[in-house]
Amino acid sequence: MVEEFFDLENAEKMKYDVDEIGPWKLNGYTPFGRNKGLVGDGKKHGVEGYTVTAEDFLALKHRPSLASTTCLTIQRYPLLSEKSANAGLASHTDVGSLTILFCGERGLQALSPDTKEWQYVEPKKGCAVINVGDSLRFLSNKTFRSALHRVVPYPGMTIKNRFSCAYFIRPNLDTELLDEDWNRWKSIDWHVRKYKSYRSATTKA
Ligand SMILES: O=C(O)CCC(=O)C(=O)O
Ligand SMILES: [Fe+2]
Repeated sequence: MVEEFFDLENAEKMKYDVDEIGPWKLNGYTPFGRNKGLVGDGKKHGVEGYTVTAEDFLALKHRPSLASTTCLTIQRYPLLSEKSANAGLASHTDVGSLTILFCGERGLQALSPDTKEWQYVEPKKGCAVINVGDSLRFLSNKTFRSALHRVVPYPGMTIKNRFSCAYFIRPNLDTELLDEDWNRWKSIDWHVRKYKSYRSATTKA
């Protein structure tokens, strides 16, 4: 979709001119050379862009001033080893919209949508893993998919005290979500239902 837009004729793109359609230059198309002042030597910028405001569809469902289940969690895996039973975290998709996941140790795997095989996501120094969750899958009508992921031992390695830190960005509580079977959910009800199923093995109904 992005390439299709930028491949359009100039005249077509200029219908969305950022200086014409939105206030404060926060909405629309910025053509090559529009911000000449930044270069200063008469050269044109070799870049064009399209901007959407923080008031767009998704932002309106994630207002920091409204209640949500957005939270930060730190988790400890005392021992990840091929020899230990129950090590790690079972496969799941995250409930919310985006998860920003920090972890310096190995063990995270994602199911590849292409090969349908589990692949290790190697940690990179100074980098976070960004996971798409169910809510963004629903809100984007599956343009974004939520990856199945899990934590398992790494072959030939014993990892003691694997810490991870996850910031779960989730929609406001009353955001309406439409699942793939066309059921309507309030975001909070989807959250409660999912956690009930996570906990069902350990809690009384
Ligand atoms: O510990 C990790 O690397 C993953 C944690 C996770 O997927 C989760 O808490 O939802
Ligand atoms: Fe997760």
